[in-house]
Amino acid sequence: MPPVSLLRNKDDDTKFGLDPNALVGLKEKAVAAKDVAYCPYSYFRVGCALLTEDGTIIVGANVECASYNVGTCAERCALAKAVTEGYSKFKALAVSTDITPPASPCGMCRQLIREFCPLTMPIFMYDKEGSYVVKTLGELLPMSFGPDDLKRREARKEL
Ligand SMILES: O=c1ccn([C@H]2C[C@H](O)[C@@H](CO)O2)c(=O)[nH]1
Ligand SMILES: [Zn+2]
Repeated sequence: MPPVSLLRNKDDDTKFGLDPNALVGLKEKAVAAKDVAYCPYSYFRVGCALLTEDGTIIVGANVECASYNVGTCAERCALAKAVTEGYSKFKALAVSTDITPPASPCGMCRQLIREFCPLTMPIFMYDKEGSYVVKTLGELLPMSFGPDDLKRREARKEL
């Protein structure tokens, strides 16, 4: 496995049309959000930061539970906060963990991100040194099912 820095393309910073300062802020907030993770069972801290269309950044962290299945990931925490605070358009998501190579959002999170974000949206995954790998949502969740598919229901005509 090559070092993470080699997995990253030279033009990644600009190719998504993001303001470089916004990206720095997004990374810092994702890294800092790890401090508020509640993870007494896994000791695996995850921080997430979501960049909304108006430039606001909403953060989340993983919240675990003694009944293990009940815990939630940082990404779903951030999304639930953002959506319930009235945000519905997102430009980027950053996730930070203390491992190298970086962790990527789990399957459940990818599906919830799919609910609210475009397939072209970049997902930046930061490792313990602060290097990142970036993939679009469409790359992380190919041939996905989403809200538009329900609009194609034939049965809907009969409702
Ligand atoms: O992308 C990920 C992967 C894992 N976790 C959390 C869930 C659990 O609390 C801990 C270990 O799986 O990390 C996240 O928050 N996001
Ligand atoms: Zn997850």
